[in-house]
Amino acid sequence: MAKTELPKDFQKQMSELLGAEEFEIFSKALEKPVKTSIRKNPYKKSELSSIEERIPWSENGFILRERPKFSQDPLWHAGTFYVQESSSMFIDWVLRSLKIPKGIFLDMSAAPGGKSTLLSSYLGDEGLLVSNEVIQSRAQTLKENIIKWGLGNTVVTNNDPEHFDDLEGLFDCVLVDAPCSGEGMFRKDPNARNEWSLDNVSLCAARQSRILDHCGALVKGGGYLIYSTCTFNEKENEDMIRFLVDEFAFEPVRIRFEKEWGMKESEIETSEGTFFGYRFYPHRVPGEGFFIAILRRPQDSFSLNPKRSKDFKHPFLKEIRDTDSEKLDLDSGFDGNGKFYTLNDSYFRVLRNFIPELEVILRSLNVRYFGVELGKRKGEGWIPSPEWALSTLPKKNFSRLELSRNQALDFLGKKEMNLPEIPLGWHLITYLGNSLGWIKNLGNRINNYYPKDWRIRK
Ligand SMILES: C[S@@+](CC[C@H](N)C(=O)[O-])C[C@H]1O[C@@H](n2cnc3c(N)ncnc32)[C@H](O)[C@@H]1O
Repeated sequence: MAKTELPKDFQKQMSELLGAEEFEIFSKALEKPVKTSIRKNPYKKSELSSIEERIPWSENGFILRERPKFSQDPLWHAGTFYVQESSSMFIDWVLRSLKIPKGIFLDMSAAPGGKSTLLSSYLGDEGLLVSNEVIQSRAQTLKENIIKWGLGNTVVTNNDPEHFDDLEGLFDCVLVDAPCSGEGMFRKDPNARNEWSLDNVSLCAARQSRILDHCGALVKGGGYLIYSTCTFNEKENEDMIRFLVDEFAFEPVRIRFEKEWGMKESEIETSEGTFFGYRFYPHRVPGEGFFIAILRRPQDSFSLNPKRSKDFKHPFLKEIRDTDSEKLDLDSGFDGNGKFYTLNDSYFRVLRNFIPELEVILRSLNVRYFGVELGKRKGEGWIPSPEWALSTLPKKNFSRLELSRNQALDFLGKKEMNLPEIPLGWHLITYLGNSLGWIKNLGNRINNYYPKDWRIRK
């Protein structure tokens, strides 16, 4: 799509913010091509060619020389990397440089899942992430991306921020990557320019303050709130930090970073002193526009420490008793740290580190997915689910079938596959060592269990 001119009011706003001279450099940068960047899944095996440079603030982020056709790359479908704009990966640096304790995290506005997959990688086996999206169709995409990322430490929910009010004080870290006017996307998405207006900026700011109003108290004593947008105006950025500081007790957090990385620190004067934000401009960083600020809840703020109730009661989910869970876990080749629940006879496994918190979440929110769905039981064995294939959990007792790239694409497209003679039964399909899904040889035919909704279409 041809780019339209920058809206006049936007030009005025930006030249006031940057000064006339820097505004010229900024607007020239908006005409340059967008760089494609990806972030690797540290728990899977990705093989990347065409890397131009490492993104200095991200452990697993890389800028590519060109934009490949990701939909034709089985490694993308296997969740070995996520295509993510490089400025947003600064969250990786924030988490690591502040050493934010790995506990219970919330990503309030999570779809399609870029930042949730980053948080999930950071937490690994040591934390639990609630990844929430209010819009139902977007929550579905989020669920798919979380399943493909495959770490089993995430609960996907579909709730309005106000539904979280019973969970005040539960979270060690809350990320609000707010819906915004998208000024930072003017280069990447030509449509964003047409949709922009000063009225829309005000609407977005009103929506952001409503979201934040439900988020401030969700952070436990000593925990962190991370606020981010992909827009430049102060109404949706610095003013939202002032709003938070007026409404809730927070302390400022300053991030150290290398000067040559290019982001600009913004000092935010509030009723409680100076807070800090970080601004990313496309003429200063190898990425798109972004704003981020970090605040800390005072140590003595309320913290919710749920206790385990004797019986877990839920309208749809059933708990598998601890002793049975442990046996099932070890028999299936896992590490014995799993706890199981069933939904419509399908088994879900979660790590047992945060069971009381998880059960409060399962009871309070509209949960769309959690842990890893393993499938149904058949005698002592499994009818395995596609979710298990894509997870990083072991798949003991299943034969593996490594495919070539073209065969893997046929599998992902649910096409007729040309396969060697294979024994009867289930086979795990892999590509470059990464699991993609299941096939079953019935003797007279081979069934492909890759989900219909996910299949590659030409
Ligand atoms: C900037 S996007 C999130 C991008 C995502 N964090 C990522 O990195 O992939 C903002 C999200 O907020 C959601 N949203 C819209 N209205 C909302 C509301 N009232 N409360 C919470 N989230 C909302 C949008 O549907 C959208 O998915």
